[in-house]
Amino acid sequence: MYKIPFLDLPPLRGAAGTVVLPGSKSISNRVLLLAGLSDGVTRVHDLLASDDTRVMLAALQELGCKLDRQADGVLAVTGIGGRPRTEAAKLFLGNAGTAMRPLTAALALLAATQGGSFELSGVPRMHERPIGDLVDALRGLGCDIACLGQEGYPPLRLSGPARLTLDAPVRVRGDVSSQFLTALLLALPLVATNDVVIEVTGELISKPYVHITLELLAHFGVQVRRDDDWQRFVIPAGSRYRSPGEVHIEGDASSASYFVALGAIAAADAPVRIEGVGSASVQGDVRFLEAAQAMGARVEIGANWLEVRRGAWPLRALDLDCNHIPDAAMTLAVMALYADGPTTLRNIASWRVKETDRIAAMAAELRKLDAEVEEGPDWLRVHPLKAWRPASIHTYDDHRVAMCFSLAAFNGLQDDRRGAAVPVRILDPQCVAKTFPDYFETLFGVVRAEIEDIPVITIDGPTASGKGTLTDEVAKALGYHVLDSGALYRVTGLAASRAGIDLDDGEAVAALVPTLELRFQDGQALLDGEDVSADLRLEATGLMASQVGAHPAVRRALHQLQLDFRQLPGLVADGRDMGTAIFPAAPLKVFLTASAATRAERRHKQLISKGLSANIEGLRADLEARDARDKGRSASPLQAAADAIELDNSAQTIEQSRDLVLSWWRDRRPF
Ligand SMILES: Nc1ncnc2c1ncn2[C@@H]1O[C@H](COP(=O)(O)OP(=O)(O)OP(=O)(O)O)[C@@H](O)[C@H]1O
Ligand SMILES: Nc1ccn([C@@H]2O[C@H](COP(=O)(O)O)[C@@H](O)[C@H]2O)c(=O)n1
Repeated sequence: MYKIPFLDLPPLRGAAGTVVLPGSKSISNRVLLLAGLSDGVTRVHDLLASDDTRVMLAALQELGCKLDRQADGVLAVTGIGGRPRTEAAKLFLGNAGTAMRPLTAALALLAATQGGSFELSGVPRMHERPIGDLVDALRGLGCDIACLGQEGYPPLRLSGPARLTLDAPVRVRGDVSSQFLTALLLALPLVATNDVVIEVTGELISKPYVHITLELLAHFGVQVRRDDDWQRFVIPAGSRYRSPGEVHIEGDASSASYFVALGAIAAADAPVRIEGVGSASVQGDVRFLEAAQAMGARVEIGANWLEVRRGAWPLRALDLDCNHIPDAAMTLAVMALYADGPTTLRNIASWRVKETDRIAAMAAELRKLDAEVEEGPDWLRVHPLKAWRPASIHTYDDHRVAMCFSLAAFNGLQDDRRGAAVPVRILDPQCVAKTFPDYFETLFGVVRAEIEDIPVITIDGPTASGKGTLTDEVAKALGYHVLDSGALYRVTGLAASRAGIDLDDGEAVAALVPTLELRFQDGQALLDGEDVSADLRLEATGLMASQVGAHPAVRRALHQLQLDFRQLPGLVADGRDMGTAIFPAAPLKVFLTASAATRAERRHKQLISKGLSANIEGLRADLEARDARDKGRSASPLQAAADAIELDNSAQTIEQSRDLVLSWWRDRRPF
């Protein structure tokens, strides 16, 4: 996950490959609650690991459920059989509507029948999301619920005992959020001593989500009867949750929508394959496929997979009632930018009470790209874009805003009608943790950019000037990859010396390079499977590197290997010739220096801190000798590129140099 303030997406040009979806959020949290309320152990396969499931798991644990992460990755949940092990708990539920609503219903009923006091709270936005209709329905049954802030909103205190009246129908509004009905359906089996009837007032929205609830209840042994127009539901007397033992969570259909869109927009040659949802899926958001197909996507569908490629291009504009796909429909708003006319999304009033006011948020952010957008209380109209502006997209702590705006980076695909390709900046990218923590990594696995669109920052300079340290810091701040080119020369020197090759024989050393079995993994350098990280850092290895690095043949042999590090979303490259020979067109080149005395001192401290003995004068002599050789060689000598910015960090902290480089980078970005 990118835990950084912003992530810049370079212009993207194509997509192909396979994506394995994370588990569905809606199914994961329903299954966890049902498993937690059942007797016995439920083994949950492919559970979504995200913020929303984490808060649900923490709440269940607090109530007495046992959670056991097993070796095969399966989570074994030992339920409480409808009897919380505690009479009082304060549960923090973040911004997870799928935890707040059903736990409110379940704990209100359990407090009423068994006594207790439970407080449920969340992040500030959760306290702005209405829950009054559910509270009213539960109070109508006799539950004791106090709204601790504003009436009708969390935080809530649920207290008991209280006398429940279950013989009259429970009435709940269905036209604001279907989660209120879902909450009652999931909770009322706990107290169904007689048939319990739920009557929905207002037309029920998001029926597919209620369908998921009914399917899962059936899986846990509760057969709810419903009438044909989804207005009346009966929970039979004596209903009891029975753990099915094993439950498999299907992939998240809403998350699939971004990759379906990706296929429709950018898979011009090979398809994007999406594993985890398909024709057997119970989630309503699989119907996003119909909308994508109407816009031009070519889709092949299997029971548990999809393959999507571009059909019509530009996409076809759409006028659609999105009531059945409220979450996935946000993706259509960004696809609309690539369409042949204005796209209108209707019946999306529920967007206003989600993680943020999604109608307002989508309109505001689309306009930043320069799109013409119209909005109403429950609709949004998006006109296609001709010339895109680079934009910094605010994400409102809303995972879906972040994910669907990543699709705006495909502006580079367009034909002549539209302007030049521009990058897109996603602010607070880690908000995707709510449902898809690895979203951007997954995206980068299946998209393609022109190599020159992938940004590179080069940091060259003499030995021990702090290049590696600065490179790591800058890369961490931007979410970029790191190329430690010195490590490649060090490995080459080490391997050659181990193989008994004369380090002055450039051709022989160069011939060794293609045979090297080298991997960089979790901070380790593995040569033929052996961790050689410690050997690489020895000063003696640095000298061998300097010796082999003087041969043009060795430099040529290592050239492509270094270019291959240029991957999405960007690269910071550290070395001697990054800015002069390897990435001569890099938009930011830094030449980092520090006085020889400072560098020797730093290296001395570095070695001592690793428990290695060192002599400061000796170190200084070594590094000056190495610098002299690096500067004096004919092939790619150590020197500042003509357009590099020189930075002497002798008197600077690491943070100061990092911030300076980041400020130079900011000046070069179009946002
Ligand atoms: N202002 C600073 N900037 C960077 N590094 C610093 C700074 N102050 C102290 N250091 C320390 O200097 C030491 C040497 O830094 P580093 O290993 O990054 O240098 P390098 O240029 O990559 O060296 P080499 O050329 O041998 O690979 C590190 O221990 C680092 O923490
Ligand atoms: N781009 C580069 C990087 C390194 N070298 C040579 O390798 C030696 C070790 O580099 P470190 O950065 O790990 O200290 C260095 O002294 C150079 O001789 C190079 O030539 N080009």
